[in-house]
Amino acid sequence: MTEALNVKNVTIGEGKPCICIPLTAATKEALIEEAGRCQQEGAEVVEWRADMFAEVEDHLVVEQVLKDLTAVLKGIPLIFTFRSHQEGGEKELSKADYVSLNQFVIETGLVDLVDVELYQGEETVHHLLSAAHQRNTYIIISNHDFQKTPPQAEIVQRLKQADELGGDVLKIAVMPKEIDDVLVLLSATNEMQKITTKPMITMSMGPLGVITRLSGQVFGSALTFGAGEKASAPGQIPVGEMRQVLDVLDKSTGA
Ligand SMILES: O=C1C[C@@](O)(C(=O)O)C[C@@H](O)[C@@H]1O
Repeated sequence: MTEALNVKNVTIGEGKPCICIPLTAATKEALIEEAGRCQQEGAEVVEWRADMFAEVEDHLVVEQVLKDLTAVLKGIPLIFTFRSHQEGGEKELSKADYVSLNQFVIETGLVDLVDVELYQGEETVHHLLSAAHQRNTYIIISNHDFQKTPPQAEIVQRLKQADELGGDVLKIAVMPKEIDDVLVLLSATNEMQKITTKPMITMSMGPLGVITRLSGQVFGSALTFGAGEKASAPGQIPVGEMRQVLDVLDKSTGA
């Protein structure tokens, strides 16, 4: 049984998966416009993919953007994500800069959840978890494999590790080469949902994996990323289409 997280007026981990739109713009002006459209598109959660932002290394600019975003988002929960190059992101920071950026963002108190990569290492994860929990901010511990789908036991192991480290939300995204890989991801999610009480976010990327972005209510994924302006990963579909399928599944399965 999942213990749902209440973030502002949104519940993550109960019933229908929440729809999250990633903000992918490179400039402040374009980001604010993009965030304004998320309101109209009906995003329940918004993720700022800060590795796609040109001035991400300037903390004061980041703080100003966060202030503007929270004003435009009017209460929609915000996830801050710096996705590093080795996990499919657009930029790379040294470990020290990764920690200092995320810590700075946590300390602004302007974000609701921060994505921390499992493979940044235990010390980094513990450090950011403790900073976040002092400020009522949740941590998503994430892992990405853009090349392949690891075996089911390995996926479960990584999610368990994220759970044991104390993550509030456990996330994994993997790439399928064939349909069997999609089943591996779904099966791992289903196995893990019997073990953990934490909300999970899992997906198989690319066209083959689209089903996993729609079926979270059945297999145990609490949030799904829909394309807003631009997809932030392969396989994301437009939010309007996503919502229709999630509604049908919710009505017919009542899961
Ligand atoms: O980790 C994820 C999941 C994701 O990679 C996806 O496949 O939808 C998209 C990213 O923006 C997000 O940070």
